[in-house]
Amino acid sequence: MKIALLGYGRMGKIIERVAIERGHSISIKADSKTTSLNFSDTDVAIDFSLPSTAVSNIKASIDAKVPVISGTTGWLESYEDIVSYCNEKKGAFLYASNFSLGVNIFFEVNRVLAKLIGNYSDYKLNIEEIHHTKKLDAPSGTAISLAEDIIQNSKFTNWAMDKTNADTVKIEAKRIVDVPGTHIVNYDSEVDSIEIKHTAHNREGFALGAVIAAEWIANKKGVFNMKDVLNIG
Ligand SMILES: NC(=O)c1ccc[n+]([C@@H]2O[C@H](COP(=O)([O-])OP(=O)(O)OC[C@H]3O[C@@H](n4cnc5c(N)ncnc54)[C@H](O)[C@@H]3O)[C@@H](O)[C@H]2O)c1
Ligand SMILES: O=C(O)C1=N[C@H](C(=O)O)CCC1
Repeated sequence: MKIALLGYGRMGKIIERVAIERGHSISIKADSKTTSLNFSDTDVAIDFSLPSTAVSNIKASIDAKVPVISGTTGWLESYEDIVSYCNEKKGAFLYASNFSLGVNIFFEVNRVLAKLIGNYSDYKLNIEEIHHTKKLDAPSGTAISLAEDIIQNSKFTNWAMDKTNADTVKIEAKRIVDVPGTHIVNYDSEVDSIEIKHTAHNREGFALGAVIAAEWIANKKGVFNMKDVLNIG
């Protein structure tokens, strides 16, 4: 497959290596200096850019009839707009806040735990995410996915970075040099605590998941997520 890398930073460079190892080639390496995108020799696009550039990259790919996956976080206020755009244009689009297999299994465990404990008022709930200091958005996209899954499976009705009431999932974001990504979901009561934690040791898992998702979407039409790709849950 010929892959357009829309974003050639920390993630784009690792995705390039993983994609080549899996027999693909790179048709575009777009970064902040890129002024236009020519998709004529591209089978699939992978967007890992900036919160401010993801929407235009995704729309440009859909306009060019190139299936596109995006791992960029921090642009989700436009997600429904992109879903409509993709459906209207009969394109193919997949967003994942986290492409790693481990985190997608962690999402499943989080949903089960929310169903089991999320309606007991004895337990206070806290999500903590830790990332490197260069990260532009907070909270992380993964923490938002965890919170939204808890909201769908428990008494919690919303999430916020400052806890406002008992129905709010509180998310704490910490920034520490070089941390690739750690997420902790903690339920705490007077008598005990239950905690689940995912720690990324490096960015390889995100990159491999993104390339697998790009291979999967290449000949499809529609709007998808990682549950479709991994067939879990
Ligand atoms: N979903 C996941 O699994 C996952 C994993 C890691 C990172 N991320 C997210 O991916 C994004 C990128 O992360 P990163 O660590 O590679 O960041 P980075 O800052 O290292 O890279 C971003 C790149 O985008 C480029 N860019 C700027 N304007 C652009 C444009 N108009 N078109 C294309 N590229 C442009 C920049 O030049 C830079 O090279 C972030 O939003 C991050 O949160 C997601
Ligand atoms: O390095 C980042 O930035 C990461 N972003 C994603 C998020 O916001 O959840 C995934 C983990 C790494």
